[in-house]
Amino acid sequence: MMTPSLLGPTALERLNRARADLRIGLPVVLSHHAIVAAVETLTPERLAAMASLGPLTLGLTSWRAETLKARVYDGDLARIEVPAGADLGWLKALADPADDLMTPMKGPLSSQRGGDAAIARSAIALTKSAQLLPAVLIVEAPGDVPDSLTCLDAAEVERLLAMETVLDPVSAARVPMSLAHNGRLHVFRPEDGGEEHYAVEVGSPDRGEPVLTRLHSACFTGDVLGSLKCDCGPQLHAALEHMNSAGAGVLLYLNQEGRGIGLANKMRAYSLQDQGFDTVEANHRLGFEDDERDFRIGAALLRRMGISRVRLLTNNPKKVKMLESHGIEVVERVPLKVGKNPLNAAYLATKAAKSGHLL
Ligand SMILES: Nc1nc2c(ncn2[C@@H]2O[C@H](COP(=O)(O)OP(=O)(O)OP(=O)(O)O)[C@@H](O)[C@H]2O)c(=O)[nH]1
Ligand SMILES: [Zn+2]
Repeated sequence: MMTPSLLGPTALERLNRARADLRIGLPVVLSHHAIVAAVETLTPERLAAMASLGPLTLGLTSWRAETLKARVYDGDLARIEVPAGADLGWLKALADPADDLMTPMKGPLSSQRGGDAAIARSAIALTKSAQLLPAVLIVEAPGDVPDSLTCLDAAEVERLLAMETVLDPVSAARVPMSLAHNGRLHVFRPEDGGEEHYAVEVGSPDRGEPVLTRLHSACFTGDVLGSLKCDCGPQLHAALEHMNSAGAGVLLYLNQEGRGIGLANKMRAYSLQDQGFDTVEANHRLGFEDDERDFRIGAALLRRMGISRVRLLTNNPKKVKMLESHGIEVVERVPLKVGKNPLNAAYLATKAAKSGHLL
């Protein structure tokens, strides 16, 4: 008979459960003693249940805390004391900047100093990896924690999230495209239960020569809807055209929507951009870094496809550096300047000024 422990979830599988739990509004237990929930999906009932256990702490990233004028004592994050009786509206207003301009005064906020920020740090990392707003509610569990909740060790969460994703090929088939008839789409599935990523192979690239390559991050608005706010759609099409006329190439379609924050958060960022903030400021006001993508995935996929030398279609020097530091030689950077229009000129200028893109 198989022992029950072999049937039970590994740490990585529990991490995946934790992501799903937080997304549906369930709290999870960290390091046996802290119950944490994502503010974005919290309900009044769960807030009341957590408040009945003891004093509550709100964990926010330093970006969000700075916007709220809360003191940051923990480097990359702040732990805010939640006043007794604070309601869900109060918490959500601190987590979500949508109404910041209408209701600028949310304080005074009191930040905890000293003590251990590890729980808050790994809880915030978990909400980010679940593509939720990086804001968490924390309470110390007074005694035994409910055994129906997913339990994880805080240090283990950070270790697992920092690990390089292992991607396995799942399936592949021929896809003739209008821009490149000789196409083949490969689907890759990460072993950590994260997003699947795709590789579009045009022709049969010679692995002995540098392969014309594009690392394209998913952009539903640009790629599918033809949004004029960015240059993604034209870049996607130009890359395929380029590969078609060169006879071969590989386009990695990485499901890192919104530079890794997910479509829901990207639309939150767009709505802040409508209030006058630029693309970088909008991410920061939401509590995110300006770029949350894990660029190692691109290198891992190329290695998996037997490609070690590339001519990279990009204007982003960070992509070049990242590939080089993960075992892929970039013999040439091929600029990809298409799709500029009056509605995305400011966006492109901000990327050049603040994110190091080459114009
Ligand atoms: N958060 C956020 N993401 C955005 C915004 N505009 C576009 N994106 C995302 O940015 C990513 C586009 O980046 P890429 O074109 O792959 O790469 P890049 O860093 O611009 O570099 P290139 O290779 O030169 O194109 C996609 O994931 C888009 O969804 C925005 O205003 N906010
Ligand atoms: Zn785009």
